[in-house]
Amino acid sequence: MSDDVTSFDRWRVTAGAPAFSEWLRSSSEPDWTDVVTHPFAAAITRGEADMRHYLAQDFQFVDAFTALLGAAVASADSFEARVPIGRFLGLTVADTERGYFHRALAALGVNIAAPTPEPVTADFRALMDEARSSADYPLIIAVLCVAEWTYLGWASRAADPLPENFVHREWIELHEGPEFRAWVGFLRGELDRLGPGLPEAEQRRVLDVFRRATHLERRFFDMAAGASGQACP
Ligand SMILES: Cc1ncc(C[n+]2csc(CCO)c2C)c(N)n1
Repeated sequence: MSDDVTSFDRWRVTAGAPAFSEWLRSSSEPDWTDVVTHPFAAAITRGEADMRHYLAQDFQFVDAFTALLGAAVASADSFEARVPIGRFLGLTVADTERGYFHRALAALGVNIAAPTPEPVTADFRALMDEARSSADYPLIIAVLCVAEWTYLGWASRAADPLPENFVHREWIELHEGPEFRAWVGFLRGELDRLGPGLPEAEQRRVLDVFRRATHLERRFFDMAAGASGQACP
């Protein structure tokens, strides 16, 4: 992590209601705002985005993401923490989301077999694999939290009525609504529960992973929008 970022201990005395997850998020600007306001995400909310390349690449993202959820179940520090993660893995990702991918890719005429990963897809998978093999619960939760919280961010901006095409509409609905909000609240709560007690070097590792994941989210939407996916200022 670069030195231009304030440490959590210095930041918290300036904040009204200091929350570790808010320190992570605000230290990940401007990428964070670029993700939740990304033109490709906005085009999804209007029902105008070409979803073929994006969803084919995202299906590969979701595979590594599911493995990371399994690592979170294995590395959590209590039974009570394992339960919501295991439930989300089983009920949402392995069921609702998998069903959506199969129907959407079929409707779009996209082969479900894995296409060549774009550089950003490979980089994102590498970050998730790095977090998974660390078996370090706060690091794992940091990557999961970025993936879920940024998606809640852009999907909450969708205005009624949602697009008619199910490919856009259901993709928005998957990342919005009370259950998804509660899931993001749980992930943030885990970072808020564990982050403040970590040694500063560990806090910086968590922030480093959080910022890298946020940057990858931005590159992922850039790739989907037709940019190189390699741009990394
Ligand atoms: C690049 C990328 N980043 C985040 C997500 C969000 N996401 C991944 S799995 C999952 C759980 C079920 O909805 C959610 C929200 C995504 N799909 N693609």
